[in-house]
Amino acid sequence: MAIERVAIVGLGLLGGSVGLAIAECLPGVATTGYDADPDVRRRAAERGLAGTVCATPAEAVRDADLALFCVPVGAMEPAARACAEALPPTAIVSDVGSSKASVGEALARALPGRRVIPAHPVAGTERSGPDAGFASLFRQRWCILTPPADADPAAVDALGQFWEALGARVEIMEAAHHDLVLAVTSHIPHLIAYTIVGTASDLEEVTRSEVIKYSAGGFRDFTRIAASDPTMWRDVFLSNRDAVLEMLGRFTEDLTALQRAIRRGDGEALFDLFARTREIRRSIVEQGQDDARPDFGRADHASPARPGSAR
Ligand SMILES: NC(=O)c1ccc[n+]([C@@H]2O[C@H](COP(=O)([O-])OP(=O)(O)OC[C@H]3O[C@@H](n4cnc5c(N)ncnc54)[C@H](O)[C@@H]3O)[C@@H](O)[C@H]2O)c1
Ligand SMILES: O=C(O)C(=O)C[C@]1(C(=O)O)C=C[C@@H](O)C=C1
Repeated sequence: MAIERVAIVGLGLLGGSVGLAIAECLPGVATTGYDADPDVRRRAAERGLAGTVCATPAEAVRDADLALFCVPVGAMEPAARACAEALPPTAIVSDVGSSKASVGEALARALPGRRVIPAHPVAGTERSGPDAGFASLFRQRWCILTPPADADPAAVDALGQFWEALGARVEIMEAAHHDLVLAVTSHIPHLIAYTIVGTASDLEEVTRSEVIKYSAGGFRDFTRIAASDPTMWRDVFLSNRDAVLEMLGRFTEDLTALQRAIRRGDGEALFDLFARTREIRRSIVEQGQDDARPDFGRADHASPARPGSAR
């Protein structure tokens, strides 16, 4: 089945990047877009994030082969409900949400009997809003599809091919497994960044200016992650609660073991762990999984030359 008309609901970082990537990689595919925020719709039209930016969700999805929900995970259900009547019954329904089990359930509740195939492009930045999107966001990044067991294989293939055309590498996984894996690789790292930056800013005697002045290294990297959108991340932690709590329990045990090693002066335990983690970083780089975005990991992220800007 061919995907020729894509409706993008939510025109922030992810929705805008999908629209720009389609224009660049699939010029024959028509895009419509809708966002609940009128200012976002105006800016999306100015930037050409979708071929047609619509005033209502119904207008956006009316002729869609693929309706792609690019809203915070807590807004998936209301956003999908608003499209229910107008959406053609044969359209593929998908999303880009960072957690998958609860989003799959939300979309199925809002659009019963539809071809729901949840997906997660594991690609993003700390920025958000209609100015943040860029066409190359998905290039060489994974996109994980979590089709339900009874999904139509032709629809799964079509969605996989769509993401490959935007430059992504596609993997299929069960939603619960996705949520556990992403809890470790994405959600808990964000929680740690929010915590360390919050802790530093709470230390009154280490003044804020000193925190900023000496944050050239590790702390600076944490502040980038901790600048990520509060609405998006609140929703991720609430929607992936069980997996995050399970992994957080493991993490806390490991942190306690490290605390004990430091207290006991057990240099060997510290060295062994740090040597092991260095190898993990090396294998990520060797497998070409390091960040492929042009100015990530090299130039200053705050550089105005970077695509998109903070909202
Ligand atoms: N930011 C990342 O790094 C990243 C990466 C991968 C996946 N995601 C996922 O992508 C989704 C979107 O994130 P983003 O970073 O693009 O956020 P964003 O804040 O840049 O964009 C979200 C947009 O959705 C709109 N919106 C909210 N509720 C809506 C509704 N009911 N109907 C229509 N529009 C609505 C908002 O006005 C906003 O413009 C989230 O589910 C997030 O988990 C984010
Ligand atoms: O690179 C970043 O800034 C990101 O946070 C991107 C990141 C991640 O944790 O890898 C964030 C959330 C997603 O759902 C996918 C990607």
